[in-house]
Amino acid sequence: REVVSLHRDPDVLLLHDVLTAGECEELIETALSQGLERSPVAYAGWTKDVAELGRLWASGPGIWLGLCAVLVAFNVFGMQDKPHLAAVAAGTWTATTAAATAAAGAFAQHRAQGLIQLRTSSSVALQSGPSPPELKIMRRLAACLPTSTPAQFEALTVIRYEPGQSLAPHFDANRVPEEDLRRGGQTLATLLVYLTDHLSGGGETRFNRLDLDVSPNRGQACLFFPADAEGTFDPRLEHEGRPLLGSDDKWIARVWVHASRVECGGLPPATLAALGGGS
Ligand SMILES: O=C(O)CCC(=O)C(=O)O
Ligand SMILES: [Fe+2]
Repeated sequence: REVVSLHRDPDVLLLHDVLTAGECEELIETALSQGLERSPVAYAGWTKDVAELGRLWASGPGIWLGLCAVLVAFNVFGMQDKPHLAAVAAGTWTATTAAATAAAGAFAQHRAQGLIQLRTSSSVALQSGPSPPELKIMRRLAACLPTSTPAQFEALTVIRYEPGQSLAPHFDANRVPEEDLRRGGQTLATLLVYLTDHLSGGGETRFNRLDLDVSPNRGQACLFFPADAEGTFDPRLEHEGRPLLGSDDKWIARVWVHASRVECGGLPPATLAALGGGS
């Protein structure tokens, strides 16, 4: 069971004979029977962003604008009556805070929409199993990563690209290692198992900054390390799934390995148990 180095420093590895053609088919069938959905793109922060921008406005510019409105009412329009002036201040504060919150919301929506366009594939995280191909992948990955345990693995995600679909250049790791703690924190390793081959054009996994195109055969896998063992983000591992040009679909199965136990979205308990505890 051969491991080939495709790139040194940073390491990008090609693993031979991870799955047989039949096992690749089996995973595709399992994914189809569970049902695939438009692939998500993480942008967890958006509701928080909106609330924060609203609060920021309410405590800073909103108050100043309220005071300005009072000055204008008093000096320009000669308004003397205190309750009226208070109403002008409060009204200005409320209206501009609402407008700022709405603008922030629209911006966040826009940003989320933009992110969704980055990944046009469909996918499913396998929760049934464990099926033999799933266990085979996890065992092979565990053997490659002696310092990690399966509790740090995310569930196997099967991804389908149809003609024209792609994944824009991105990083699997977070710039800030503390992000995404429920998902086990920093992404230390990515395994991509290729379930189809002889693609009729496009569909390579491209590492732009390494000038490396990877397009393995069915049953092979690519392993790389988006952050180092200390969790430091490695910008050299930017990569993308090139647009699929031909008429065949591209199918891959992905496992992300995190710095700590994955609380949310990890391997199903039965899979962990089958792998031997998952401590
Ligand atoms: O489709 C590919 O070749 C790359 C997939 C990938 O980078 C990802 O799912 O994070
Ligand atoms: Fe990726």
